[in-house]
Amino acid sequence: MALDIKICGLKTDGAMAAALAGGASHVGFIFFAKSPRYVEPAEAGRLREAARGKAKAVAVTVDATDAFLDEIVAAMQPDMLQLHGSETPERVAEVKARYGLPVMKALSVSEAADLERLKPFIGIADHFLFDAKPPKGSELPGGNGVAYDWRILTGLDAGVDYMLSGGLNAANIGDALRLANPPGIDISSGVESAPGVKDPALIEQFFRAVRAARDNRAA
Ligand SMILES: O=C(O)c1ccccc1N[C@@H]1O[C@H](COP(=O)(O)O)[C@@H](O)[C@H]1O
Repeated sequence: MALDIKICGLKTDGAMAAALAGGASHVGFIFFAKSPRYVEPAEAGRLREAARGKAKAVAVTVDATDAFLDEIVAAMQPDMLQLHGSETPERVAEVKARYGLPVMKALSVSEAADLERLKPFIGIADHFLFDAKPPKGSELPGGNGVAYDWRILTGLDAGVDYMLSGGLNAANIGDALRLANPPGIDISSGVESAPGVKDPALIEQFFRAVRAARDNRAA
């Protein structure tokens, strides 16, 4: 089974090149002003050109207004919108209809009961992303480098298309793949040398770890 791999929070040509060289299926841009990974829509539009025909460009937003989404969509023509705030199923449907783009709804989880929150979005969101709950005091709804018990995801119906995210890195990706067998994975701070600073060497190391874990499972 193919594994979707999203490298999120890209801000530089070097990080984009490393993500594409490693075989990323998705590259993400953060449009949340408080994030150290924030990128201006026009700059994301420039960076995403390298990904055309190679990886899907994902615009990550948090309870964004129509005006901000209009600006992002016009500036970078994303292939997908990731809604990472407290968007309701109605808001997800509205955004899908307005832009005609696939939507990935992010949900924060820590225990199996949290997966219930998925139900009202079924048939509305195209994809899901299960991220950790932000630690107390964090201003970021995602990108906190916090992991959770990935085994809870084995309780999902087989038809749910999702990415596992939250605290992934080269050292733990093998466990995440073995324990949850997700259709996709999404990483941000685990391939950074400092908050918001992507390290091409860490990106390369992450892809190597993914390949090694998959080869081990196939053997
Ligand atoms: O990365 C951010 O700063 C961010 C800000 C606002 C919403 C989402 C954000 N990131 C998302 O969180 C996941 C997990 O990050 P991490 O690997 O635990 O650092 C990331 O891939 C983004 O999709």
